[in-house]
Amino acid sequence: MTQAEADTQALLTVENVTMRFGGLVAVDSVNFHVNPGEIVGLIGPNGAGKTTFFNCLTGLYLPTTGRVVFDGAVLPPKPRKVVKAGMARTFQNIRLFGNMTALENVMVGRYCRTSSGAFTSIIRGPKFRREERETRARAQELLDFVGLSTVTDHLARNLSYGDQRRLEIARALATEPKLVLLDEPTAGMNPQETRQAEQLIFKIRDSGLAVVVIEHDMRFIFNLCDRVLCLVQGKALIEGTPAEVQSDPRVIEAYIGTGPAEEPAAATTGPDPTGGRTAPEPTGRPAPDEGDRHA
Ligand SMILES: Nc1ncnc2c1ncn2[C@@H]1O[C@H](COP(=O)(O)OP(=O)(O)OP(=O)(O)O)[C@@H](O)[C@H]1O
Repeated sequence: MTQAEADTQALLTVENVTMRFGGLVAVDSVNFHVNPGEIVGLIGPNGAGKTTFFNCLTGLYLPTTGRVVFDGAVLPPKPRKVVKAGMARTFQNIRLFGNMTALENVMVGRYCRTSSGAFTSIIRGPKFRREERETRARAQELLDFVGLSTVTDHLARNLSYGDQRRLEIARALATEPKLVLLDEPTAGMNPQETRQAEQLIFKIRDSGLAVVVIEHDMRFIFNLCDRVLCLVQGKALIEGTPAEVQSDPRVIEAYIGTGPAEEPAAATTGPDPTGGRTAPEPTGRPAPDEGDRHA
């Protein structure tokens, strides 16, 4: 497929997006697109600009230059409008309402699609009650979909880490998105939870949605994605199929910091350019929620 063909059918098109923080260029002239029904991975070493890029897509940041076109319209830099347009996301740091049940957390996600205003809600009229019933039923369906049907009434804060991540995904799905952006969905998960997360993402794609995933776990990304974009110091280093990206010496160098001449054989033939390990923990990494701190 040519780039022009890809662009015409794209659900999301990012044109030349740059995000500066003072003198720091966190995202540097990035072009990117996502087609309907695709799973696209976004990788890069710590501090590469991945979360900042997500924040530019989802209206948390207004890019310094460039534009984001979603479903044929330029997106306004307002998270609520972006959600309404059909793009939902999860965050690197879990952001659930801990003292609400799993079901209530998902219902919250659904309210952007209901139309009862403050007055109808206070008097709890028939329209409000009908919408509330539908919201509850849909939230229950989504909990079943992500595999959380047995913890519907549990407080979010009492769920296991893996379940909290799945609950976040269910809440994102409750907004009825066409595209879901997942920021490190397997961070802190054990191998079994990671496999379940992979199956869930395939299931989301099979339900007709497009998915963009930031991850440091290279095996996970290369198994999962149709296409992968690697950012390094804010710039798009390479975009291609998992096979193309994982065998590119520049990707290996960006992660491991060794020249291709010293390191290529084992790394390029295996499934993982990091030789089986996830990206090294950063030095000078921002505080855990720093990437999202304007959220
Ligand atoms: N609000 C902000 N103000 C100033 N600098 C920021 C801000 N957000 C991010 N940065 C900087 O922008 C750069 C990119 O950060 P970002 O969090 O997007 O990288 P990342 O690829 O998501 O990293 P990680 O994999 O560690 O989450 C970093 O140098 C970071 O310190």
